[in-house]
Amino acid sequence: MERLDLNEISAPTASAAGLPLEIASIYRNIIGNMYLSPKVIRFLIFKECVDKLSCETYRQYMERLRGNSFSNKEWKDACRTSRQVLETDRNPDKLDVTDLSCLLENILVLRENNGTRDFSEVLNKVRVVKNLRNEIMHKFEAMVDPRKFIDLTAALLELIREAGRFYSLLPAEVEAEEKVLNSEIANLLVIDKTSLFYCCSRLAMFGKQAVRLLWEARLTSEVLILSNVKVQRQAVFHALELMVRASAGGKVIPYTEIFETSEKFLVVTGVAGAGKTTLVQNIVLHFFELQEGDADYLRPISQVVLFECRDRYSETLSDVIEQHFEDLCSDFGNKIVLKALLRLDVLFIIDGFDEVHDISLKVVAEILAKTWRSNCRVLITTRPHGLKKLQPILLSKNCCFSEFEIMPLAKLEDQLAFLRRYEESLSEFSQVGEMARSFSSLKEDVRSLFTEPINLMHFCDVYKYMPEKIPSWQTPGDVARDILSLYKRLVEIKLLDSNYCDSEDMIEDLFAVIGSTALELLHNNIVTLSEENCQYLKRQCKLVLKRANTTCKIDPEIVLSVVLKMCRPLSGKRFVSYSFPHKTVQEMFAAESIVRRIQDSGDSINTILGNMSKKIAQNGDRDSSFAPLKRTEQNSEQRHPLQP
Ligand SMILES: Nc1ncnc2c1ncn2[C@@H]1O[C@H](COP(=O)(O)OP(=O)(O)OP(=O)(O)O)[C@@H](O)[C@H]1O
Repeated sequence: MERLDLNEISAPTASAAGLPLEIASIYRNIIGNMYLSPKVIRFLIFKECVDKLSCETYRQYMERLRGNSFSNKEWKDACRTSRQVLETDRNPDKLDVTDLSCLLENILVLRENNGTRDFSEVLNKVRVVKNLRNEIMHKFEAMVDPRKFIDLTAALLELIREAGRFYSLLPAEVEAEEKVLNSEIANLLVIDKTSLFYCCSRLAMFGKQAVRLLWEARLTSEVLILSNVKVQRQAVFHALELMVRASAGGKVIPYTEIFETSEKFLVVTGVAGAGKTTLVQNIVLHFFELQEGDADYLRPISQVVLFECRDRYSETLSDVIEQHFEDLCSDFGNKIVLKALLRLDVLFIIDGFDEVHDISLKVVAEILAKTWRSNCRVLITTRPHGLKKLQPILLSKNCCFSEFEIMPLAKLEDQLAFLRRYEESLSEFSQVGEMARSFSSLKEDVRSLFTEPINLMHFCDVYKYMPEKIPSWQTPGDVARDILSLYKRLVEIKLLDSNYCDSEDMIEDLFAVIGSTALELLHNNIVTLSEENCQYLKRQCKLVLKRANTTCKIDPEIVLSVVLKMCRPLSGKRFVSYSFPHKTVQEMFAAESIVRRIQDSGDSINTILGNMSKKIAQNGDRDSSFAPLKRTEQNSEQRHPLQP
C-alpha cells in the first residue's frame, strides 16, 4: 500500500479528529476502491494473461490475440478513457479499477472466439465492483456510508470465488486469496495516517469546502462592466449551446453535455466575449450545488481546481494546489496533496489559454503531464487563435481531446432572453421589458452585431447611460464608436462631480495615454497590471492633467477608476493587481490608439506594432513599464490605488 514519508505530514487537524466516523468510512471506502479492488481484479488479469510477454504493451498484446492491429477508431471504441494507459502500460500495477475492468473485458471477449468459455458471470461480478467504485467515488453520500464498504468487500470475495470457478483454481489458492483480503480488511479498522489514502480521505471530506471558500464569493456575483452594479451570476446566466467540432460533424449540444464525451480533455473555444470565462465560472458554482441535487452532469467530479492563464503569480501546479487547499497543504505538504488529488476524479479548469505566458504555460504543461493517465478531466477554454499553440502541446503530452465551440447568440429570441435576465436582475430598470424592446427595434444588420454576450452587455450599458444614441445606429461601426464614447461620458460624469467642466480635449488626451498603455500591454500579452504598472499609468495621466493647466485639482485616480478594476489575490500571500473591466475593453482602447496613430503618422498597423517590438527589444525589461509582475512585498492593507 502506498505510504507517505512520516516526515512529510504533521498531526491531523482538530476538525478531522472531530469527525472520526465519517473520515473512517471515507478512508475505508477509498482504500477499498483504490487498493483492494484493483488488487483483486489484477489477480484475475494475471490468470487471464499468462501468455503475455513482459515487453508487450496491453495494446500490442490484444493485437496479437486478435491477429491484427486495431484501427484508431476500433481502439477508441474498445477502450474509451482507458485507451491511452492500455496503449502504453506493460503491467497492471498502475491501472485502476476502470482500466483493469476495461482490460479484462476486452481480453475475455477477444479470447472467446470458439465460445467454449462462458465468462458472463466473471464479467458481471467485475461490473458490480466497478459500479460500486463509481457510486462511491462520485457520490459523497455513498462515500461516507459504511455499508458501502461492506458491500464492496462482499463483492470482492465473490469475485475471488468466481475466479476460482472460472480458472479452475485449487481450493487452497482461492482460500489463500480470501484470507489475504480478509486480513487487509481487518487492518483497515485502524486509520493509518501515513498512508496516501488518508490524505485522499481528508481531501474527499474537506476539499470541496476549501475550494468553495476560495471561489464562491468571487464567482457568485458579477459586477457589471460599467455600472458597478452587482447581479447574481446564476440568475443572469444564459445557458449557452456549444458545437461539437471535428468528427461529430457540427452537432449542437447544451453545454452540460460536454462531459459526456469519452475524452478526458475538453477544449472550449469562443471568440472574444463569447462567454468562456462565464461558462466555467458557472460550472464551478454548479459544482458547489451538487449535494443539493442540481447539476447532475458534474456527478463524476469529486474536486474542482480552477487555473486562470492570466495568473502571473503561480509558478507551479503546486502553487495552484496550495491556493485551493491551503489547510490540507499545511498538514500534508503540497506534493502529497497533489499526489492524492490525482487519485481522485478531479476536474482541472484552465481558463483563457490564449492569455498564456511563459510562467502560466509551465503550469498548464504540468497539469497536462500529470493528468493524462489519471481519472481527472481537464477543461480548457481559449479564443480560437489559441488553439494553434494548444493543439501541439496537447498532442505532445498524449492528451486526446474533444473540441467544442460556443455558438453565437444569433437568434433574436435568444438575444432578448439574454437581455431580459439582466433587466430583471437590475432593479434600476424600473420598467422591465423596455430594454429588450429597444433592442428589437434595431435594424437587422446592426442587431446581428450582438451575437456575443459581451456585446449584449455593452448594449445594456449604452441603454443605461446613452439611450438616445440607440435609434441613430445605422451601421455596426456606429455601435463600436458609441461604446468607446460611453467610457468617455463616464469619465466626464466623474470629472463633473469634481466640478471640472471644460473636459473634452483633456479626456481625449487621457484616453490617448490609456489607449497607448492598453496597446503596449496587449502587445506583451498582458491583461493584468501590477501596482507598479498602475502607478506608471497614473503618472502618465498626471502629466496630461498638468498640461491641461486646470484651475481645479484633479486626481488621475478618478479617471482610472472608470477604466480599471481591482483583482483581489487568491491568497493573502499574493498581491492586488488591476485589469481593464474586460479584455475586449482593453482591446477597444488599444484599437483606438492604433487608429489615432495611423491618422497622425500615416503608418500602417504593421509598422506601428513593429516599432513597438523594436523599442521593447532595445530597452529590454529595464525600461519597460510592463515587464511581468514583480514579486514585491505588499502592504497588508489592500487599498485600491485608483480609489481616492
Ligand atoms: N452565458 C452567459 N450568461 C450571461 N452573461 C454572460 C454569459 N456569458 C458571458 N456573459 C457576460 O458577458 C461578459 C463577457 O463574457 P466572458 O468574459 O465570459 O467572455 P470570454 O469568452 O471569456 O471573453 P474573452 O475571450 O475576451 O476573455 C461577462 O462578463 C458576462 O457579463
